Amino acid sequence: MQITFDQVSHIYAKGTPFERVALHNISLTIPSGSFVGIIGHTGSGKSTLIQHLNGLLMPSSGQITLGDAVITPKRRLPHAQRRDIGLVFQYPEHQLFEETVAKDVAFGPLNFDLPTEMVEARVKESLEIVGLDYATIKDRSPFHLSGGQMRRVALAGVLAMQPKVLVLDEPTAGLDPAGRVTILEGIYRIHREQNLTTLLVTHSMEEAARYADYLLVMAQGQVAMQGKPEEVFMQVDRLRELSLDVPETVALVSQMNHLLPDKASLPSSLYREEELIAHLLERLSVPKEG
Ligand SMILES: Nc1ncnc2c1ncn2[C@@H]1O[C@H](COP(=O)(O)OP(=O)(O)OP(=O)(O)O)[C@@H](O)[C@H]1O
Repeated sequence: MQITFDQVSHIYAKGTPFERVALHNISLTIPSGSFVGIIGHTGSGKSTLIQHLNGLLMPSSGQITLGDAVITPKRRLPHAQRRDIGLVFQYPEHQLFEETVAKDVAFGPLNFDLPTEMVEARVKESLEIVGLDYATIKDRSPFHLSGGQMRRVALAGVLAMQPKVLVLDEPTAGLDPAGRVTILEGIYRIHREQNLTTLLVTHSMEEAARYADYLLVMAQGQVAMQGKPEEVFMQVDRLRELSLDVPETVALVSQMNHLLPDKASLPSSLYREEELIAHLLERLSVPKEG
């Protein structure tokens, strides 16, 4: 589903002493099927931006187009279309509330009046997508699971709605490295298999480099940079001005290019670890394993 922001601003607590312009005249287009990484310093407006996508926040001015639906300061996203947008909040496990995992995952689809047999099939499928075994976990209390498992149950609850757009606000925050990989690899697989449009807010440049095909860099309520990852990561100085790091691979390529003669320099498109290794092996004429 294509998403367009047209001169969108958002002002919190307008007309009060606490007024705060969190988004300022944002215009952007996210083509259907993209995996967009949204990065930016704390307070730059990332969460505010994505909360406009499922009607949690309304624009103060401008308009947002989600497929055929248009959201304006006066027009909300119609209820029927809200289920197309799956929003996974920061620490989504805080919203688990049912007595069993199966009931929790089923809550959204039941709320949209889907027939019970269909809901059951969706619950099973969604739990399996996030790597949890339906039979062993369905009757357990979500509150007796590990942090990583709770997070996966919460994500399954969103997937059970079969959204067309998946919006994730730091889905791996607070998880250990193995938990991060499980969640993100699962998300990436569903993104490709179901041809979703995915927006991932992350503080991790490594995650952005690994999964996103397009990046939005937010700063002070505006889109400060945007483009393909290699285009954004090439601008190391600009990113540092915005107090953002670059992925380790980009830093390494940049350091090596300072040391290598011009004619041997490495292309800046090598921002993913595997691609850098493959490139170096090829230069060294070492055959790849496997
Ligand atoms: N409910 C609110 N009321 C008033 N101001 C708010 C509210 N929510 C956010 N803000 C302000 O709006 C600005 C943008 O906040 P937002 O949460 O969108 O940033 P963010 O980039 O998502 O930050 P983080 O990375 O810390 O989650 C900040 O200055 C923040 O203080």
